[in-house]
Parts: sequence; structure tokens; C-alpha cells
Amino acid sequence: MVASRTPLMAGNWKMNMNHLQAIAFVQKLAWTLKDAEHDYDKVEVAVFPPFTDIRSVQTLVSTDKLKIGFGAQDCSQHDSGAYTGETSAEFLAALDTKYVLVGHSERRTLHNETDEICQAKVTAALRHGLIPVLCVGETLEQREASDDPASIAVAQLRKGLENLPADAEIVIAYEPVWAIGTGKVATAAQAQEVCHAIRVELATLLGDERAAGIRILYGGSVKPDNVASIMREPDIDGALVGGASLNIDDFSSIVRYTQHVGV
Ligand SMILES: O=C[C@H](O)COP(=O)(O)O
Repeated sequence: MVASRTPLMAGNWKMNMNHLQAIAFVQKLAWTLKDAEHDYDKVEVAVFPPFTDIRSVQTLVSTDKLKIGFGAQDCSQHDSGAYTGETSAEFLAALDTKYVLVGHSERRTLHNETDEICQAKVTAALRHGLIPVLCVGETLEQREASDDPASIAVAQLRKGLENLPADAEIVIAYEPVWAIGTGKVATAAQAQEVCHAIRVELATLLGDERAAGIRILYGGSVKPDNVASIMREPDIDGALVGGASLNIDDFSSIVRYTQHVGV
């Protein structure tokens, strides 16, 4: 049975755009997609702005009744307390935040986030009704040193989803670290190979039916000219887009990837 999974195009802005720029960007993205008669039921769209923009994006989305979703780029594993600089999933939920990235490779490498921390963040996000987007992926050194390039992402997945509640909604993002912001996109076959291994592991952990319904995104130098070939792969259900999500034309073209391929 082929599962029906609504593709998700997620724009991770990283540390770009202040709240005023965020308002202008989301407004313009919504107009562009409206002009193109984009059907959000066929391809879901979400942006991941910096924390300081989220309240502004929330207000715009709710006032203008936009169908663009939004998420945060990280959350604390704790709900509240003496954790200077951290942001609670509870506070994000109070701003109607739908998604939260967990374990993006920039968090793992620049902020020493371990698989154990990622697992605690997944749990914290779920505790407050957010949908975690768990990011996994190998570095170039790990890929070159391994006979099984998918094994690193699969091990991160296994740890990150430990003790997952039975009814939890999650999204997985496979991001080969060597393809992030480098212009070196994984080939569609390389991305599919790892995403398929992720789905097989999800089936082992959670059962076939549940695994078949979980969306797996690919991230790493996704652009309008390569999104179509990536989206043709059976285990890839969307993209986590960095650089190209900061450009309205590029991001809306990625969202409307079916136009490129006549799928
Ligand atoms: O979260 C997004 C990824 O890090 C990919 O970034 P990129 O599209 O700039 O390579």
C-alpha cells in the first residue's frame, strides 16, 4: 500500500531577517503563492524564523488567515528555570508555533548537541504539542570512513526517537552535513538511499503503518533546479531549505516543484 504523505517545504532562515523583514517576507511569499494559485493541501509550506520574529509571524498569519505554517529553529529540553538564553517549547506553543527543528547539524556541531540532548528536546517539544523535525545526517569524514553511509543518520534517529510516545507526530529531516550551504547537493539516489534506510528503521522502531505515514525531508543545497529530481524519490516527502528559502522567487519555485516536472 502506498502511504499518502503531504509534502512539506520548510524554509529554515537560520540567523537571517529581523521581525520587520520577516513580516514583509511572509506577506510577499503568501501573495506570490496566492497569485500562483498554490494549493496548500497538496504541498504544505512552513517557515522557520529566528525566535525574535515568531510573535510577529504569528500575528500576521492569524490576522491575515494565511496558510503558511511556522516553526522554531530549536527549543530547550527544559520547560522553565535557570537556563539563560534558552527558549522553552512551552513558550513556543503559546505562540501557536507548529514545528520545531531539533538537532540541526549547526546545533550539533557549533553547540555540542548530543543525541541524548536531541532526544530530550524531542520529548520536550512533544510534551507541549509541537511537532519536532528531527535532523540527522553524516559528515563527509563519516561518509568516507563508512561502508554504510546511512548508518550514521540511522543511529542518530534511533537515539533521538527513544521512548517516543505512541501517538507522537514527528518529521525527520535527512541533511548530509557535507551538502549544507556548500552547493554540493547529494544526488537524488544518495538522498533516497539514506531516506529509505531511515524509513526502514522507523518501521522497526514504530511499526510499518506508522513509518509509512512519517514525512522524511531532504536538506542540503536544495534549489529550484534540483528540487524536482529529489522529490521524485519515493522516500522523500519534502525539503528543509536553507539559503534558497531566503529568496521569495526561489522558495516559491521550490514549493511549486510540481511545475518543474509535470508530476
Ligand atoms: O536547514 C537547512 C539546511 O541546513 C540546508 O541549508 P542549505 O539549503 O543552505 O544548504
